[in-house]
Amino acid sequence: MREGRIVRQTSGFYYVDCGGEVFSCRARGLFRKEGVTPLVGDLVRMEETEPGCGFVVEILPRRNNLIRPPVANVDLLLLILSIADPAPNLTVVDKLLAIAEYKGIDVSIVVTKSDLADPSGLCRIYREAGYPVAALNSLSDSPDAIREMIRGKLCVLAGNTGVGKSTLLNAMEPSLTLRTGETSRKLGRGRHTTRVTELFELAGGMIADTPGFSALETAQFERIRKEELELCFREFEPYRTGCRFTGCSHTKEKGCGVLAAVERGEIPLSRHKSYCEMYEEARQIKDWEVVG
Ligand SMILES: Nc1nc2c(ncn2[C@@H]2O[C@H](COP(=O)(O)OP(=O)(O)OP(=O)(O)O)[C@@H](O)[C@H]2O)c(=O)[nH]1
Ligand SMILES: [Zn+2]
Repeated sequence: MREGRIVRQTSGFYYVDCGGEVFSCRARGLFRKEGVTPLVGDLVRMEETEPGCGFVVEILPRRNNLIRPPVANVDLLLLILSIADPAPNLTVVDKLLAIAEYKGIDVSIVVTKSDLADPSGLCRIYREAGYPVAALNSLSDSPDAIREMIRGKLCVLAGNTGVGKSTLLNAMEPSLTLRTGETSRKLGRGRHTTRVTELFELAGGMIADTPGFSALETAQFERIRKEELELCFREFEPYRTGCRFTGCSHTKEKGCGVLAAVERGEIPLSRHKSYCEMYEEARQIKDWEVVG
């Protein structure tokens, strides 16, 4: 029996890295019966049945997992958005941030295309909320600040098409884009083909490359109960205990501490708007739809 991490998953096969030696494995039927699927990022026990091949027999406890992209034990969600071309969709950004809070995953934000428009207003919103933010022109600036964000962590990259993910990866490690490009071409990016999820080593950390997942899709597939939503907006913390009514939803109540902070400009309007939108969506959710 050996322990390792699943670094790649493709149609029924799991590639388990045990200290640099990679085994191609199938999963024990047991998992199917229990309704669990091994995920890329999982730490597992495996049994070698013939040289280089075997079975995943046990999934070690997960710290967290995302549904789309399907990755477990995520240390960092690296959220990439561009200040222009395409313009950032703050509702999607705030949804992803809330989901990450809910699951206990750290987030760092990278704002690309800083040569096309001034990113300082956008950066301020998220820095003041408590997130690390880096802005750059990926075509000419050094990506060292991004390397620092990734170091030692298992990262999932989230960002919509055209924000400059490949450009950024290419700036950090040219050979990586080459490989991801090959994967995407083979599978037909964006089409409904079987998706390969794979971990790549980068900057002393690991990046999950998940072609075809948009930030919006990631946001849509996760659910948060409305009672827990206020905990997922970091900057509400000092205000949400100052509400007149217990069980205040912070959307329209009189004497709401959060609303008062929004009025005073201490909580950005865009963040509160995203909160209200998510709260309204959460009111429609049935308990059985909430996962994890
Ligand atoms: N001006 C400017 N252009 C950039 C920057 N970063 C990327 N681009 C350009 O934006 C376009 C899209 O970049 P990509 O790296 O392909 O974007 P992507 O996020 O990988 O897009 P998908 O592959 O569709 O997911 C390309 O034409 C890049 O040259 C930047 O910082 N400044
Ligand atoms: Zn309130």
